[in-house]
Amino acid sequence: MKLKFTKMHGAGNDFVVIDGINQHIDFSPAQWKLLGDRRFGVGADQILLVEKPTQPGCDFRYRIFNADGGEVEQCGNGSRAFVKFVSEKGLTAQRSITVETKAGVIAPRLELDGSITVDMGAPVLEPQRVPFDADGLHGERQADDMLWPLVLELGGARESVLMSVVSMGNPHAVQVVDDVDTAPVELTGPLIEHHPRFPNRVNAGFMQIVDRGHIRLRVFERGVGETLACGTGSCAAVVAGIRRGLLDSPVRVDARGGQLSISWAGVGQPVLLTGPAVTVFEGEIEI
Ligand SMILES: N[C@H](CCC[C@H](N)C(=O)O)C(=O)O
Repeated sequence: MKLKFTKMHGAGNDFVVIDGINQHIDFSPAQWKLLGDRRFGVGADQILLVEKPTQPGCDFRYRIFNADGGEVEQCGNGSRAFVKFVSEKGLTAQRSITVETKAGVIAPRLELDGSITVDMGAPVLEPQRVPFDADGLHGERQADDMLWPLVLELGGARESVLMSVVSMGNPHAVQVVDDVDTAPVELTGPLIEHHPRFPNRVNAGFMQIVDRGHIRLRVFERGVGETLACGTGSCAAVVAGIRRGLLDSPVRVDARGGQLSISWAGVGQPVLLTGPAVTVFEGEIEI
């Protein structure tokens, strides 16, 4: 089929966005992976599919596929591209919409200054629901009620790294580092992503605390590798920092591809993600 798509990004986290309302889309994981391939396809971190809702009270359904072709629960930067896309394509006249995802309902809003704020829902903090094997495979016991030692096998040596585990609908493991620029993201990111204590794999966040209202963050994303920004990863990092008494809401998040802002009023409250969304080009691909 000849597929129409729009290429977009949110702080450098890039997407292929597809109207699945006016086009019939029923792709295999291999086809989703081809769309995300930067040489054989269009190329993107994630592919975002716009569909009619199945839940009453929602305006749209939002499906997300990582570059490896796997469908996932949530994508924060993608939710900003989503609301910009449906507005620009005339699929809605509303500036604030409710969107059904695998992880629940989120509410992106187009602000008058062009920025976009998304109610991402409340974080999930119980380790078993992240999901994370809190009992550990090597008998590790938790360091305190918010930090978990994760044993990484590095070239025959074993290194224990203290992690916060948080779900924003998708799983995140966040560690504090002194300097994100020198953090071993490429070396330990894959080891964390595929660690056996995360049965669904995990997104690995590396957070440098600049001050109580400002962090720098790099994320090695599940199913993709390091991205220039990660919306849910930014939410998870700020939630972890606030819970540990290291940060105060709102928090500025400097990602490699741009700046996001995260607000969170505490346990049981939604996380608000604010940032940009950019339309880069329109295209068609035979797939
Ligand atoms: N790689 C993530 C999905 C995309 C998350 C990220 N791009 C965001 O902006 O939240 C996962 O497998 O859970």
